[in-house]
Amino acid sequence: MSTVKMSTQHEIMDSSLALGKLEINSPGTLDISHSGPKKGKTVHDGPQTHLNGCVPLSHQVAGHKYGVDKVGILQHPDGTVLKQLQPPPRGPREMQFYSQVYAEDCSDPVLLELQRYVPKYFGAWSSPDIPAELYLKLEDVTRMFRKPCIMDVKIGQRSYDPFASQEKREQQIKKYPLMEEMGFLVLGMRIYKVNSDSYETHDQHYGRGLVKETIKDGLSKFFYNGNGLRKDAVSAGIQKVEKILQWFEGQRQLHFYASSLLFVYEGSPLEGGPKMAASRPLGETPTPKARVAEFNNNIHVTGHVENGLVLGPLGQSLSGVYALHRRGCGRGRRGDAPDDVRNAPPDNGLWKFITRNPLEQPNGNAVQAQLEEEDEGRRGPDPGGDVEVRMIDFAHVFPSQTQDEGYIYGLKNLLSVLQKILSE
Ligand SMILES: O=P(O)(O)O[C@@H]1[C@@H](OP(=O)(O)O)[C@H](OP(=O)(O)O)[C@H](O)[C@H](OP(=O)(O)O)[C@H]1OP(=O)(O)O
Ligand SMILES: Nc1ncnc2c1ncn2[C@@H]1O[C@H](COP(=O)(O)OP(=O)(O)O)[C@@H](O)[C@H]1O
Ligand SMILES: [Mg+2]
Repeated sequence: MSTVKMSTQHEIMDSSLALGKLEINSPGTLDISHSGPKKGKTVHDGPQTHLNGCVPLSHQVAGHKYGVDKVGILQHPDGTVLKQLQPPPRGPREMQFYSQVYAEDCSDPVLLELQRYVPKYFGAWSSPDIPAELYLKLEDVTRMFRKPCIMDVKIGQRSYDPFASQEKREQQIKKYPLMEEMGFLVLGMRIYKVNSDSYETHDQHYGRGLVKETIKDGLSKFFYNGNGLRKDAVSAGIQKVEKILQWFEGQRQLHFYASSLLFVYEGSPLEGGPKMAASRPLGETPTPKARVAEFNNNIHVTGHVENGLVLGPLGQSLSGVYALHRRGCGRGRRGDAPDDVRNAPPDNGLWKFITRNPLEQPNGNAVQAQLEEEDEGRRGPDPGGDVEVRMIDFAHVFPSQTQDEGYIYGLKNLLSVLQKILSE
């Protein structure tokens, strides 16, 4: 466990952005030294020189980290999250997932409902300095919270997909042999402690140490704020997970592997007023120069629908997406053709590529309007209003014709543990 006195870090970073202190292309304005390179990892070369005002996501609790791994997550000055595309086939597959779920002409009720449970997607993004390095531009699920308490929980009985190599399967099973029995794994969390005005954090090793006998107490740590157990947050979280479970029980077209639920609840004891803190960066308009520069570098890819399928512009197949992506992934981990590329399923036409027209989101301004509109809509009475539970991480999502039993099993077990916490 690590306890970091960082109650103001979020605000400092946010207000720096809000005040425009982080100059575009200005070296030395970003300090990512807190991340520190992990053994065997490579520090990203000079993010401060080409991030176009973006910074490593300060409140990331799991996954690949910018400046530590070769891919990672950034925050855009407009408050959105930028997830760097992983090497093929994972990154392109995740992009296709979002593109399909948010296709403008999507009329599939299953996908339309799914939009409620995943972050909003604003298309592909790249910095003017490295146009071939692609990012997914996503809603920051934590943006409405003053002191966001965040937990990433991987769901499913298997964290490798059906096309994974034997080596990958073994690697995954070794990481958490209990995955099959538990159906979920805590990847990371951070909790705001009201008594000490600090965040407590736990990384992936904490979750891997949890067994059947300790999982209830291990999970309940997320809901202890230093003064007591936040049963209101547990209860609201249960309601949200139940909705996601209902969606899974009603759909037979997608299977999710190594995908997570991101839990967020409000850690701040303050009550009243809009939840959106003034210090959050959303709402800031970048300089006109930045706007033009970035506008020109949003990846504008259009598509059309034929026989109910969204058809893509890049050679109409995954290979086109991979080709585009490879140009930006020369530094991809473990080379450009990992085992799961060789074992990848054929491009059966179900996964095609489209992103939104960037004209709708020049430099995030329309993004901001859209998010604010949605926030207005959410301010009505909502019993789970101070809690978000969203599905994230879609690098291993595949078409299917059956229920996703492994994910459903994980959700049910997670719900039963949450219920036990509630009845403590
Ligand atoms: O590259 P790494 O070392 O971050 O490994 C990732 C793992 O992170 P970890 O070793 O736990 O820090 C990561 O493990 P966790 O989910 O964090 O337990 C995944 O196994 C990831 O594979 P994929 O992207 O889901 O196919 C792994 O990605 P690949 O290495 O397989 O690309
Ligand atoms: N839309 C989002 N809003 C807020 N935080 C996010 C969002 N997407 C990812 N994160 C943060 O980044 C972490 C890793 O994201 P994920 O998509 O799982 O990346 P990876 O593929 O590297 O595992 C999450 O645990 C969470 O802390
Ligand atoms: Mg993840």
